[in-house]
Amino acid sequence: MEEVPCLRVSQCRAQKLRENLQSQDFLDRSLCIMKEPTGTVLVPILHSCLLQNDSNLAFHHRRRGDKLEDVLQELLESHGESWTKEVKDDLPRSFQRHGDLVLLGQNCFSLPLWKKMGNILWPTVAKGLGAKRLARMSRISSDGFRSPQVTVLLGEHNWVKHVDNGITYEFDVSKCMFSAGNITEKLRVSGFDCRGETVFDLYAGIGYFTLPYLVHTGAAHVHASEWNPHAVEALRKNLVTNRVHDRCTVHQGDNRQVQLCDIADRVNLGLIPSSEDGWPVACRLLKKTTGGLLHIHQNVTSANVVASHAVDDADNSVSGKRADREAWQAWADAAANRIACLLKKLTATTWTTNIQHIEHVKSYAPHVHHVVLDLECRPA
Ligand SMILES: C[S@@+](CC[C@H](N)C(=O)[O-])C[C@H]1O[C@@H](n2cnc3c(N)ncnc32)[C@H](O)[C@@H]1O
Repeated sequence: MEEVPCLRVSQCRAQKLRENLQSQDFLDRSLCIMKEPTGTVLVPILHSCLLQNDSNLAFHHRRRGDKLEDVLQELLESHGESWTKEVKDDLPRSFQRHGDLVLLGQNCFSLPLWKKMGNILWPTVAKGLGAKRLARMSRISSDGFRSPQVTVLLGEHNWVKHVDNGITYEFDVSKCMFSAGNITEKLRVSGFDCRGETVFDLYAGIGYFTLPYLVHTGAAHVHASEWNPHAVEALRKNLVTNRVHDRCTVHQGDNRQVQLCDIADRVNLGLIPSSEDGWPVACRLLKKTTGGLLHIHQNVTSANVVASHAVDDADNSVSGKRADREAWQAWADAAANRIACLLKKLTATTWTTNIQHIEHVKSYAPHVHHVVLDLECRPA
């Protein structure tokens, strides 16, 4: 078995490192990130970046060489075409690897000359990428299911498998989204102590958080609501594969129509840009006498705050980070007040809401951050 270089980092730094490696094409996407028993995380990197990153290396299993350019150059030249800078610029700069399926982005293979290669093009690309199946992503649709728009280029089906932190996830990449970027939040959830608790995952998808709650946290029961039938199909399959189906109730449909109330110790609201539509139902689900925890996902933008700080602060980067944190705090304060009001209205009792923690998951753009608010809610 060939060894693979990995960077070993603390769990809280894994997401940032992954983003940096990905932006520089250093991340080995053929392997998943692994959590070690000590709590540190191994991020697999390509051999090509060994010289730049020679500290903190650890090794686990194998990868293939990248020979896309070689095979495509040979193909073009055999068809009388030249290998130019324009052609090289039209190759995929980034792609997602899901086992033997590679999902290309939309900005590649757009030159007319690729069409001249006929049926041999996609098998050649697959060979160059060490894949058996190919698909091309256009964008995540705004249909509420957040389903990706994917065209199959090579292969019979689009079901793929990921194994992360001891959990197997299978899904159809053309019909469901897989939030690989939320890896640190998934690891954080896995570390929660939910022994004996009833958890409600309002936006379950294929089980991205539902499964860690069931497999790692000791939750007694998890309710999972999801309205995309393709995601529900994958979720049910994943519950069985991971042998936790007997502790999960799947509610297929719009979570705002869920009729249950007064049952949950914890509610997960994993929808971005905002899960605000789910706040009333989350409040209804919390146990009335003991309350519980809400994990509220939100994309928070701090552009206005940054502008005002940049004027009086010499170090824009420091003020930018401070402004971001202030924006997260301001949003969390407003959310805590709104939830307290919703709970009071629902139960005719006063509630205290306590901001336990604000977790930064990832950045979408400068000053647009995906954060998670851990909000403790207790009746007075
Ligand atoms: C961003 S995905 C998140 C899935 C999972 N939490 C994750 O991070 O991978 C959001 C999921 O919520 C589902 N969803 C959105 N609004 C919903 C609603 N009102 N009721 C049930 N499911 C909903 C979508 O179909 C999608 O699968």
